[in-house]
Amino acid sequence: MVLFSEDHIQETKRRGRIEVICGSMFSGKTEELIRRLKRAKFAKQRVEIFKPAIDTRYSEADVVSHDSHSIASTPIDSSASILLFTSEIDVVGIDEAQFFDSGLIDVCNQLANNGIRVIIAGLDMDFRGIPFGPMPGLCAIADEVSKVHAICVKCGQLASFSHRTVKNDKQVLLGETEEYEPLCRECYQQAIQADQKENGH
Ligand SMILES: Nc1ncnc2c1ncn2[C@@H]1O[C@H](COP(=O)(O)OP(=O)(O)O)[C@@H](O)[C@H]1O
Ligand SMILES: Cc1cn([C@H]2C[C@H](O)[C@@H](COP(=O)(O)O)O2)c(=O)[nH]c1=O
Ligand SMILES: [Zn+2]
Repeated sequence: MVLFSEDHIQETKRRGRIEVICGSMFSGKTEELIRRLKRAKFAKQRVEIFKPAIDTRYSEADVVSHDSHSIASTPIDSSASILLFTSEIDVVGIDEAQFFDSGLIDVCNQLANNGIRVIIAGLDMDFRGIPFGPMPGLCAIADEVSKVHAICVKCGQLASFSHRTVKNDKQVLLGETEEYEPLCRECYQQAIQADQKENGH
């Protein structure tokens, strides 16, 4: 089995493709994105990295992992802006893709069709367990999808769910360990039931 992007032929071939890294919060999506992008830079490929401008958690401009790995990026408001920055580029990285508009799917297809390697990281599900923004569409058009997992903070199994630990119903709520915890399916179900009980449902 090829683990992540260690398929050296695909990694260094200058051919358009779409790679999606998805999973819950704390699953290592950003670390894996940064790892692939740094390797592309070592290979002297021209790399451009984007993140949604609303994601100001750790830095206005850099893409930063929970473990403080970072790489410089361009914050943008709309997926269409990506096309303005990507002439003469070999590799495009996109973090927090769940926050982008649905136009991102077409933008990524256009980039890959023009020979660019596109690497996208994003949350596949929101705190309710519902597919998040353009992520399901991006998984559908991807050449390769890597689902990564955090460790369930309750039982130590693999976690696929991001449980929100504060009362807020909005889909978008920036946060970290104060607001979210990664849980496995079983512990997530239990947590949701406990939340409902607490709210009188
Ligand atoms: N419960 C957890 N399971 C796994 N990693 C965790 C957990 N809590 C904190 N971390 C940290 O989060 C890092 C991954 O951060 P990051 O790549 O930013 O994840 P993501 O982008 O998926 O939220 C791990 O290397 C680890 O240091
Ligand atoms: C589940 C969920 C998360 N968010 C926010 C919280 C964080 O700011 C990001 C996810 O970052 P990570 O790199 O994956 O840790 O998304 C949200 O707005 N809504 C949600 O339902
Ligand atoms: Zn668990």
